[in-house]
Amino acid sequence: MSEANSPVIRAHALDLTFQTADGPVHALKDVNLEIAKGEFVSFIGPSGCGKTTFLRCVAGLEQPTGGTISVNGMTPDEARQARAYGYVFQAAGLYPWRTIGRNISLPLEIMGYSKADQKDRVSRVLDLVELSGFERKYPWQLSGGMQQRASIARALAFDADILLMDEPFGALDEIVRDHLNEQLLALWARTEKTIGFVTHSIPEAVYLSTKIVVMSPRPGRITDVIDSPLPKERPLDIRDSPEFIEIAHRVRDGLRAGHADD
Ligand SMILES: Nc1ncnc2c1ncn2[C@@H]1O[C@H](COP(=O)(O)OP(=O)(O)OP(=O)(O)O)[C@@H](O)[C@H]1O
Repeated sequence: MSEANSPVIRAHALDLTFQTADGPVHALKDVNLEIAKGEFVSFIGPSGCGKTTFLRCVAGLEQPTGGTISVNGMTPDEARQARAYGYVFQAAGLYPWRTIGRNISLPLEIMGYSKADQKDRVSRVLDLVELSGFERKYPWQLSGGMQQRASIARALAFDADILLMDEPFGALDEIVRDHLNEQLLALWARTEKTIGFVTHSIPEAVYLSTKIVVMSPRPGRITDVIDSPLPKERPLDIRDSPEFIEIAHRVRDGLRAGHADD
């Protein structure tokens, strides 16, 4: 396989058991997954099935207890040091006393980027998330959806190839979420990033993804991987198409099958 086609993220027989006061928790069991460059991969499954844990393994924030995982051909730890990814959390997590611009530049300041470089990067990523002109506003002056876009901008500031997003729109109402989903697809098309996206929403997973990973709990494992046949161009009303509904059914079936052996 050529370098260009080799997977950006490769997990093989990945296992993770947390030792807790109540005994071991088998958070991930025999997870095998390959994610190619430029894919948009959603992870869907009930609470506790290991979606966040998997993303944190990719990010080098959790140590697997078995199996292997590589990111850009490196260990997750090396990839983190090489700033291979940006991470977006469920809550925007912006500092209220800093302007939007200075929230986005904070990681760059910490890493010692020059003032000029910080300024360029902040203005480029604000443009990418359609927040140009809001640089000097404070987080509380922005709506919830705009704050979440600002946190995406912050994750993009290092220009990493991989964007890891843990239920970034979970707390937002449906209309705002639809709009952000459209904007995220446009951003993905423009930047050609590889995206790993955790969600509880079947329509969101189907609308956004080129690949949908269905997971189930106790122990956390993959029950289905669906390669989406939907075109890259996706107007919101694609959700009414037979193809879309068929994939949504398959995801739902996968989720049900995962529950059947509870
Ligand atoms: N640091 C930890 N120590 C002990 N147990 C943990 C830790 N992190 C996660 N777990 C457990 O591992 C399992 C998987 O958790 P994880 O957060 O990955 O699930 P999830 O699918 O992301 O859930 P949710 O949708 O609720 O965010 C759960 O049973 C959780 O309680």
